[in-house]
Amino acid sequence: MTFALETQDLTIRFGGHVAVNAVSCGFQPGTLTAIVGPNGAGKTTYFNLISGQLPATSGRVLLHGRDISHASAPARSRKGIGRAFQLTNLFPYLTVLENVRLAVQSRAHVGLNMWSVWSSHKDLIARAEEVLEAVALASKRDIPAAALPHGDQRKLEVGILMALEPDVFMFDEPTAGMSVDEVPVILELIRGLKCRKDKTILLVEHKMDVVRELSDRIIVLHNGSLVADGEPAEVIASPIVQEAYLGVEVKK
Ligand SMILES: Nc1ncnc2c1ncn2[C@@H]1O[C@H](COP(=O)(O)OP(=O)(O)OP(=O)(O)O)[C@@H](O)[C@H]1O
Repeated sequence: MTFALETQDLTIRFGGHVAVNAVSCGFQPGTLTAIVGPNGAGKTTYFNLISGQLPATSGRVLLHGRDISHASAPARSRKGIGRAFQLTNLFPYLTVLENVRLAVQSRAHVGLNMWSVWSSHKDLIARAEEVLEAVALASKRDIPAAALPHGDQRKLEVGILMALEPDVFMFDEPTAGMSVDEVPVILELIRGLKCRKDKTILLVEHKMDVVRELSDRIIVLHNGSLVADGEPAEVIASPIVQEAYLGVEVKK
């Protein structure tokens, strides 16, 4: 079977510490997989290995069956791996609209051709406005990104990711730092991506209610190893998740 994304024996060592330990896992389009585990389990490091922020010590990352293990992070992004970075994707002094417009433009591959830029400028703006509607930022389109409150910056980051239209969406705690009334917008967007059926979505999330609501599958990392993988209800009921998230003491 060819997965949209697959890791094979993916491993990274920091000195003597194995932060991600031979993780083999395949991800199908149209599914949202939540990656959970206690603090320090290796979730963010696993994400970094997939998106290319860190080089693996051993193992492979495959995108649509092709080995991308040696591709740089920007190259992986161009190939279709999209990751919402905690606010580092934003151009702080550009307006909200310009931030999204640049992402739409990059997706349309018209960045260097002035004629196509002019001819399609209206389309780019129209698409950027559509994205801003979706992330509930239309009314703030002319504000510089740096002047937005934190929650709005997170929404903008998701908007930029949507504008790039990657095949694989990687969300690392997408609602962190958001107020209660902002969270539904993001959850609705992620739900919308799932409904498209062609996108592969990975979500690192500590909030179990969010995980329960959105995920089709949960994998659990513990000390860098994959220790559980399955249906949400079954994995949530497992001792490792009960202990890590619900404070239930599990006899070893
Ligand atoms: N660049 C690094 N150098 C050394 N050790 C690192 C590095 N990055 C991560 N680690 C270690 O790898 C382990 C896994 O960290 P990671 O941040 O991936 O965990 P996590 O599951 O994302 O945790 P959290 O839920 O707290 O964000 C930790 O012990 C961490 O200290």
